[in-house]
Amino acid sequence: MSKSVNLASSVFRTDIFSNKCSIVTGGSKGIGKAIAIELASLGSKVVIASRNSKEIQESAESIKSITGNEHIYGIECDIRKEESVKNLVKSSIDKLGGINFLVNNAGGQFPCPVENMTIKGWKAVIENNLHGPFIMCKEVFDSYMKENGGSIVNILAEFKRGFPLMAHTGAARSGMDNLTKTLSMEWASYGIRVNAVIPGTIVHKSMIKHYGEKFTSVLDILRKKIPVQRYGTCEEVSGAVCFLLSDAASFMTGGSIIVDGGQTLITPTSLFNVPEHSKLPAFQWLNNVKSKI
Ligand SMILES: CCCCCCC/C=C/C(=O)SCCNC(=O)CCNC(=O)[C@H](O)C(C)(C)COP(=O)(O)OP(=O)(O)OC[C@H]1O[C@@H](n2cnc3c(N)ncnc32)[C@H](O)[C@@H]1OP(=O)(O)O
Ligand SMILES: NC(=O)C1=CN([C@@H]2O[C@H](COP(=O)(O)OP(=O)(O)OC[C@H]3O[C@@H](n4cnc5c(N)ncnc54)[C@H](OP(=O)(O)O)[C@@H]3O)[C@@H](O)[C@H]2O)C=CC1
Repeated sequence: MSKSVNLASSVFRTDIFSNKCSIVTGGSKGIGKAIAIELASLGSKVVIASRNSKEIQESAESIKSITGNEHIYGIECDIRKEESVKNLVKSSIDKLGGINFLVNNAGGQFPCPVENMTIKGWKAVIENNLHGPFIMCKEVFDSYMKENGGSIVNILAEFKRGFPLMAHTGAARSGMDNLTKTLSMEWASYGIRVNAVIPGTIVHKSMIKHYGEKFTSVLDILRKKIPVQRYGTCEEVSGAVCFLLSDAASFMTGGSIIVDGGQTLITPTSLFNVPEHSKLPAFQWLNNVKSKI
């Protein structure tokens, strides 16, 4: 890897993942792309996977050019489909030589109260955020990690107080939290650590496109209550993922890191309002890169 063209200035040492092979699901944009860029910039070979084949190829090319790492591959995959996951895992092992890290990032949902939710809509979101990551874990375990160990990070969303307007995703993420803990115990003796990252509100291009401008304006009301007084960046989630994957987290398994600027501490009954400030700006390590995430 040529260091001179690595435009991603991660806080981690640039060679920490130089002998590692990673899969990042949903690596075509947003948080997943940031994670793939940081892993690649730290030397890992990376497969990114998502449903849109053109987009995933373009993102792999963009990650190569940002990081100077040639070992980046885009593979079309729908994590909801077992055959597609089997193909992803097999192709990844063929291309990378193994799978040391799995980041279950692909996922998402649509806002909808339960009274209007169809069974098909419920199933789509449960499959995207619980069933899909489960089959990813199972397939990677069976095909590689059972023999070789590894590290898995599941990206969740805050779920602990229920999730009005997103019951499907709340239930799925709660299930993933439990699965993370179960797998950390069942798979510890295989040398596998399993942890989770729980992002708060991370506003970026495709997120705004998905929810629409109207929603983004509502978000501004919430922003003022968040202790850091802003939303998070994809890079800020990625840092926590890289930490959990790395040896710095060798004593962490079955755990989770909340990356939310303190958002989940806000309660309706709190009398405290955070004074307006801009003292906790975002850490962004892709400042010099034009079209990034
Ligand atoms: C409002 C507060 C928001 C705060 C945000 C806090 C936390 C979380 C943030 C994020 O996760 S940001 C990332 C957002 N990105 C995504 O969600 C992208 C991925 N999402 C999707 O791909 C979809 O939402 C999906 C439903 C999970 C999958 O979509 P897909 O098009 O593949 O589904 P189908 O299988 O075609 O649809 C099945 C079924 O689902 C229902 N449905 C789908 N979309 C909607 C919708 N927008 N509104 C209502 N219902 C929907 C519908 O019944 C579909 O069946 P058909 O009617 O199409 O037959
Ligand atoms: N942004 C936020 O505020 C928060 C996000 N999260 C979670 O973090 C993760 C990443 O979020 P974010 O980057 O914002 O989301 P984006 O919508 O920007 O990206 C989602 C990625 O997942 C892929 N994807 C979705 N469904 C599937 C599928 N069935 N199979 C394969 N790939 C799929 C998408 O590609 P394609 O559609 O082409 O398949 C895309 O690459 C998600 O799980 C999200 O729910 C959690 C809390 C907050």
